[in-house]
Amino acid sequence: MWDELKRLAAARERRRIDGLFAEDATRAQSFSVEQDGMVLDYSKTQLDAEVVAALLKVAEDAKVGARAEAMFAGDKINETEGRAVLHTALRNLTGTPVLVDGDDVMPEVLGTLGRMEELAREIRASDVTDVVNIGIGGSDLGPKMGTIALAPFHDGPRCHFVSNVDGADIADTLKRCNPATTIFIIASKTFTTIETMTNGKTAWDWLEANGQTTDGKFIALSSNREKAGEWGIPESRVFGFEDWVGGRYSMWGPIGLSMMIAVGPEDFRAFLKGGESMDLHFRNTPLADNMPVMLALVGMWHNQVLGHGTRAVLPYDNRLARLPAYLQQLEMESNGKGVSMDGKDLACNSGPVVWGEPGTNGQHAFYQLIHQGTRVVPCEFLVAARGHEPELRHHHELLVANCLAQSEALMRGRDLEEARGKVAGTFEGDELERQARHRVFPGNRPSTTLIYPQLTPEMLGRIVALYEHRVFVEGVILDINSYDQWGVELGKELATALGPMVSGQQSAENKDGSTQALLAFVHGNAS
Ligand SMILES: O=P(O)(O)OC[C@H]1O[C@](O)(CO)[C@@H](O)[C@@H]1O
Repeated sequence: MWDELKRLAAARERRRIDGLFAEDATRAQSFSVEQDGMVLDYSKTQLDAEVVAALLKVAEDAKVGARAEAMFAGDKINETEGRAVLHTALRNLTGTPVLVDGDDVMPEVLGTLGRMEELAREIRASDVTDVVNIGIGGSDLGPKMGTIALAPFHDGPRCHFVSNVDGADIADTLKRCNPATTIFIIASKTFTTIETMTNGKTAWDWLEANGQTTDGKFIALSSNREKAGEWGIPESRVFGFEDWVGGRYSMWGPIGLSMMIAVGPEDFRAFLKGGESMDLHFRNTPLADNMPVMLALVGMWHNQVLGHGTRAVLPYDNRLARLPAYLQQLEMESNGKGVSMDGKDLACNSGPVVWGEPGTNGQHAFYQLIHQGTRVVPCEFLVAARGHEPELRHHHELLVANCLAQSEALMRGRDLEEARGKVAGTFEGDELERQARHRVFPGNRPSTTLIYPQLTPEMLGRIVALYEHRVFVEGVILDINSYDQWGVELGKELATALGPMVSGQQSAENKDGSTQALLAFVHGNAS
């Protein structure tokens, strides 16, 4: 299926994207999709009608629509783990029945949401000053990213997020908390993750060491109610979810509790509503006008067809600072797979390396490479039409100007003639030529821009769900399982085995020479 697309790509190799605008000034209208006031503009890419048609055919042949319906219907599309994939049920606010093995899961989902809201209200009305969410991966990145994103709506207690097993993380956090007015949320789907269990125990010991009771100070968010109970958290403080919610898709349910406590149940519901509206768009919109589908197809054109192996996510929205990190797990843990559903080697690239930083900070760090480096990095800009600080409107105008300038600069570049003009008064002869060469920008570098009115809870829900469905579409086309993560297991197993060798209780004689040398260094410098 990629052959035809590669043929189309080869035929366009020398074509300039800015030339496409010269041919058709209304290109931005034809090569963009809208969802309820949010627009994805993909006109600053090499896509044209023929390429779009070929990409849509790939999506049709992969039966993206039917596969999406299978997901929403609770089919066990996570085949390697025999599980349904139903994070969408967590934001199904209408309560339309969703069946798993013949049982409607919605009463339980909405019941848990109601319990979370009750507890969040209670905590927000209490003297609790600090809430510490202890979790890692999907049990950290989502609520942390969302809480930062919704800072203008944050009117509850302070929220902290501890994830790393490095003692520095919890030590630095606890220094900022008052033991008498701090509560802890232990967020772990499995309730076995070593980092989270270790940090949880340290928090427990910290309360005791500071003369506090641990009663009522811990809340568990987990699929493993039994383990949470064994750990010492009473049932009334455990918020469960089922195995059909993947860790990296879980911020919509109990794992989002810290964010709900921060912004309040009403704004959390608005976030869910935003996700639900993107679900409806995804299910009911033809492929060509479907935002997650087009976002996925543009990405696949750049990665699987053109071979650009990375993608920069560049939010010109400082409160989305953690979005790239969140997307790294969502996209790379989901679609970083080497075999297809039937266990055969993938015949093309898996999902790309996703990275990024908020603009304008990134401009003063790595944009040099994006503009003049030898690798093409497709860029994904995000920007809001307005900020939350009307009195600082001039800041926002500068922010928007920078965002638009970057995508324009990437597209047009600067040719040698123009570069010569820049240095003409300062240099001459060979030196002028040499200096000018350094100021040439190849341009013709693709980018997309997601533009929306303002970053509200509802908008955040739409953006997160957009990316989730994009991952789904890409996974379907690649025919991989986007919902397992076997690739994280080997390292965990080896770390467990290495533990006693690091502490010196076990010999490392069976380890490779490098590992032995590194262990010897640790032993020689441990105290
Ligand atoms: O929520 P848990 O079970 O502690 O897992 C944390 C994270 O660990 C992973 O399993 C990867 O190791 C992620 O998929 C998950 O989000």
